[in-house]
Amino acid sequence: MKKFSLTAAIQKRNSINQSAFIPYMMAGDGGLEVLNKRISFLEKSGADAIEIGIPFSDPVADGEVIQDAGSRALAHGVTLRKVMRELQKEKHSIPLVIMSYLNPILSFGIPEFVKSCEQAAVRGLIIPDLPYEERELLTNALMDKDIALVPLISLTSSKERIEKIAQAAEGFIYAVTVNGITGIRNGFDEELGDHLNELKQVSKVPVLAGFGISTPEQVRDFSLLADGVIVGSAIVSAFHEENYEKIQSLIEADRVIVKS
Ligand SMILES: O=P(O)(O)OC[C@@H](O)[C@@H](O)c1c[nH]c2ccccc12
Repeated sequence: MKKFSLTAAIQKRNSINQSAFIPYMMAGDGGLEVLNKRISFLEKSGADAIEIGIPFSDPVADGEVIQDAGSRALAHGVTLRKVMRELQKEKHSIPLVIMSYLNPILSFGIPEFVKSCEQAAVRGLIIPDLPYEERELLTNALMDKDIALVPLISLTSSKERIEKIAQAAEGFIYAVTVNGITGIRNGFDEELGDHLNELKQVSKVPVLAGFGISTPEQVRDFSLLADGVIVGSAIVSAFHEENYEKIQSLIEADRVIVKS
């Protein structure tokens, strides 16, 4: 099985009995000129990898906070091509993961996009509207590359489907913790702990929890249940409000020692 830098970065954090933290940010929110600065800030604050969202006109999985950030980025004229060019300007030492809907990637051109990922330290891709059955659209171009195609597993996936997706998973499994779209939630399903445990049992790669995790308490709770947490809307709002302390407190909440 291929070994990805993205998996290694998460396992490095897990090897000291801590959960990994992957913040999500919308590229171009606040203007493209702050993109690399924000990445460096997250890196310095202890993020293990960074998920970078590409703004898109029809973001079906995104809740209000991320949709609004996407609209602001689009108003700045941000495109996938411009984001890739900006990322290439600076060397970042932690893996970057591009979260994009399929359409911008297709219009970029798959081989060209993969090449620009390699040049920009992009070590993973999350494409929410690329179903498992259509993965081959990308897997050929990604062969021999250190770019993991990270699958999402929803709460409603059947056991068979979970096993199939887990077998082919690269980088990590993105375990979606709620039904519906991204954004702040007050509560979670009581069976979530069991669900995450089952995923960990069938998966050869780390299992990270994301969707609706927005407070330090929720981060701490999920750091005990999963190999890592992904926080989107809360980070996007904090950047928008320039509340950098809030971002640091979310990452700090993840740094409890968990028994492996
Ligand atoms: O915002 P939340 O609820 O913290 O969830 C993370 C999420 O924002 C980020 O991973 C993401 C943004 N857009 C997506 C689309 C699909 C899957 C995941 C995402």
